[in-house]
Amino acid sequence: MIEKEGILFFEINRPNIHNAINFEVIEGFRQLVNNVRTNKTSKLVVITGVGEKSFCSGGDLSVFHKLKTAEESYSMLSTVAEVLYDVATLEVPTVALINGTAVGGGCEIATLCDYRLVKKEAKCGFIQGKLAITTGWGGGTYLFEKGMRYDKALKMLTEATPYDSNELLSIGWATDLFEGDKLDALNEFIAKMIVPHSTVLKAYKKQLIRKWEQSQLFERIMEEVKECSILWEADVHHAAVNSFLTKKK
Ligand SMILES: CC[C@H](C(=O)O)C(=O)SCCNC(=O)CCNC(=O)[C@H](O)C(C)(C)COP(=O)(O)OP(=O)(O)OC[C@H]1O[C@@H](n2cnc3c(N)ncnc32)[C@H](O)[C@@H]1OP(=O)(O)O
Repeated sequence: MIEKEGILFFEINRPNIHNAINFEVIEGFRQLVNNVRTNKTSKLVVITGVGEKSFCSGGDLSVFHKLKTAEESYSMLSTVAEVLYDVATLEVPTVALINGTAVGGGCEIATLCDYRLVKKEAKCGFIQGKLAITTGWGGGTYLFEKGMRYDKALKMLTEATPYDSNELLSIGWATDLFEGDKLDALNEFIAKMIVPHSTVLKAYKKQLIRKWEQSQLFERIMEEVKECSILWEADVHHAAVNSFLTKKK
């Protein structure tokens, strides 16, 4: 995590497995939240993936497949969902700088951010359905908060397949698309946004957070987590994960 001129960068750094999320990465998100809350110097938070291939491929199945029961999965899902809620409700705007594939929980993390800058070649989707579960870190609940047409949001969740960048822009999920260097794209995107004082950015973010608090967003996310944990326990989910992990072996 590095901060430069008020912009705090958080990189998901597991490129050999498409930046899949394990508890170490979640601890990194926890540190990000603590950093923003205590240092008060950040104007913007940017989340991106290391490498050219993936932003994030969601939960690390080689770790999380060991969770078998609803109770075991609920413990992980709720822990991650709570940390990610703290990221979503940071007092400054958040940008998902999508450098590549964002699927599963990776698409959930991109969705909870305030902005999504998507690389032309990137594909993003809630592929959890292919594993016979729903989103489990709040991603479905955040999606319905993003002002997309309801039918487009539901279609994205239930098709459970990665969309290309043009489709992501046309349905209103992507804020903007970029080609070439992601940092150039970020600088261009925020050039007009970073006002001299971050007080204005924080005041606008507060309006959004107030709406989420009044509409009990966190409670609704925890309902999503509970329902995902119930589906997690089913044999069909474990079979789908095993077939992914044993493919090509
Ligand atoms: C935990 C719950 C959470 C939630 O929503 O609540 C979730 O995120 S559930 C969804 C979990 N994520 C996935 O199911 C995505 C799995 N990965 C893929 O679909 C593909 O790997 C993809 C599209 C990201 C890239 O495909 P590509 O063909 O380019 O690469 P490979 O599939 O050959 O992957 C290379 C290498 O990485 C391993 N890998 C990739 N993603 C994960 C992952 N999420 N967890 C663990 N390992 C992953 C893959 O197994 C390959 O390993 P290798 O030993 O080289 O065969």
